Amino acid sequence: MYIVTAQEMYDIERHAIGEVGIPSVVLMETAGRSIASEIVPQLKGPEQIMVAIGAGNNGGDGWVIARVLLEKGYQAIAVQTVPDAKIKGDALLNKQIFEKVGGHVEYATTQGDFKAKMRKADIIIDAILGIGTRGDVREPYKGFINSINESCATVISVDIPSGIEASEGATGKDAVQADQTYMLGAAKLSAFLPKTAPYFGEWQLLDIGLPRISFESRVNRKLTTIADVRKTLQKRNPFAHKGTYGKGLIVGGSEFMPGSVTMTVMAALRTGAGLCTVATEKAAIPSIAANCLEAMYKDRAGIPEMDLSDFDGIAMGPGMGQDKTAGELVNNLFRGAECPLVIDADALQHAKEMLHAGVRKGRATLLTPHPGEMARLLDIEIGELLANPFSYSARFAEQTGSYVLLKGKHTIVTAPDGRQSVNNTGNAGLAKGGTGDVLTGIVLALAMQQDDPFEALRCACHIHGLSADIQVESAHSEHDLLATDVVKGIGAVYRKLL
Ligand SMILES: NC(=O)C1=CN([C@@H]2O[C@H](COP(=O)(O)OP(=O)(O)OC[C@H]3O[C@@H](n4cnc5c(N)ncnc54)[C@H](OP(=O)(O)O)[C@@H]3O)[C@@H](O)[C@H]2O)[C@@H](O)CC1
Ligand SMILES: [K+]
Repeated sequence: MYIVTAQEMYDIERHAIGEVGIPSVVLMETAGRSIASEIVPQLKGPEQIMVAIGAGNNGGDGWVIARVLLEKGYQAIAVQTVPDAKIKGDALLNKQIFEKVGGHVEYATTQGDFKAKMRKADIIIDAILGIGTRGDVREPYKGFINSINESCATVISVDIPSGIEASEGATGKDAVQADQTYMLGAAKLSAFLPKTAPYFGEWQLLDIGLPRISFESRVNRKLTTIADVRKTLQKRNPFAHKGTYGKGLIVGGSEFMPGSVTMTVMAALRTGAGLCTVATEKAAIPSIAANCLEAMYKDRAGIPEMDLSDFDGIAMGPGMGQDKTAGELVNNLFRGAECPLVIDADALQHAKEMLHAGVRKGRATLLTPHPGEMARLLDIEIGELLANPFSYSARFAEQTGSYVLLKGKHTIVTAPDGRQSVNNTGNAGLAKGGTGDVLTGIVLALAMQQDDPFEALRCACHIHGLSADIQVESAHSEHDLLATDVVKGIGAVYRKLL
């Protein structure tokens, strides 16, 4: 599933129409028909359906929906919210077809009119504004949108809730609060931004016949699916030995924070790593070892003398602390490790200057910040980051040559070459201490088993979220889920994947 900005969607559409030769009116017909086919099974028959129609092609889809519903015998009323002169092209053609098959057009150009038309509606189909929306919503649309939000009717938005821009930076001010949104052709980026995602309600992507070739080279952002994860999973070789799937080093934990690194190492082992060594403060080793019998342990003071080429992957950060010694260790590993290096938690801040200086360019460097950590790496406010997480991640990944996993409800993974993917597994149960440490372990294990760090990161967050989802569906709830449950759930994820 592709995720697009408005500009990317227009480029894709232009290619499909101009280069491939699909008539634009066919796309509009498919769009309207596919939405109507989704709505019909939800109808019982007597509902009053109001299709609120704006000037652009979003309104054009609305005319098709109104016609299809009318033809099927439902009580669909088309309410045009703009003067006749504003309706042009394919939208005008579909308005004319609607009228020719017996459809009656009602007009509402003031909020008062609109409210009056809306009064009897059980369902409002919102085809007022689509991806052509720019900036703050103007009157009279603002008033229409507020009226829709005050009504008790079920609201179904066409392509995007009216008032929301498809791209980053959208405020969500004066936007339709949809119960359901049917996105057309590709998912819109604002459906994955914290401020605007809630307006989409339940959403679904509908195929409108845009060919694959029109997407290629025009968009490099996708949602990770379980099929993507399956495709990248390696079959375990029956002749494998414990060195085959990676010897990992995990640097972190401390006397008063032994739990974090314990969860990291357990998660790495559960995700298939062959051998793991934990390097931590000497005083922390007994408590960590008591909870993870399968790992080996080293005093972190010995890291400068270690031969790092013994390892296929190194993760550092969880529970490491922000003291000077931790900083020196990060410096040492950051410069010395040739293998993939996963940097999390406290280690991120220690690595900040070296990242900006591009010290590891050309060597796989995987970062797993939460928004607060990412904002500190970028020296910006969290709010600014959360309004534009895709572009900040892309710029940072490109400038530093690192792979970035920005945690969130919709975790975003970015490669230095600009590829991005969004994850939507996981639930509110993950908002608890320790779950990030678990993710670091999964990332380390996959970074040692897959050649492409981008694939490793996007599979890791999918597996992490899926584990939480399976746990919440079976043994736990979003309230009681613990990070250690997420580690335990990895087994169920693999049984589902394999
Ligand atoms: N992609 C595809 O392949 C396909 C796409 N399709 C559909 O086309 C839709 C995109 O159509 P589109 O380009 O005509 O834009 P759309 O949003 O309907 O209208 C723009 C209108 O909004 C207005 N306006 C703008 N900002 C405003 C503001 N702040 N406040 C108030 N008004 C504002 C602007 O007014 P103006 O500034 O011109 O006065 C203009 O009249 C897309 O979402 C999908 O549904 C399908 O048909 C099938 C194929
Ligand atoms: K809309």
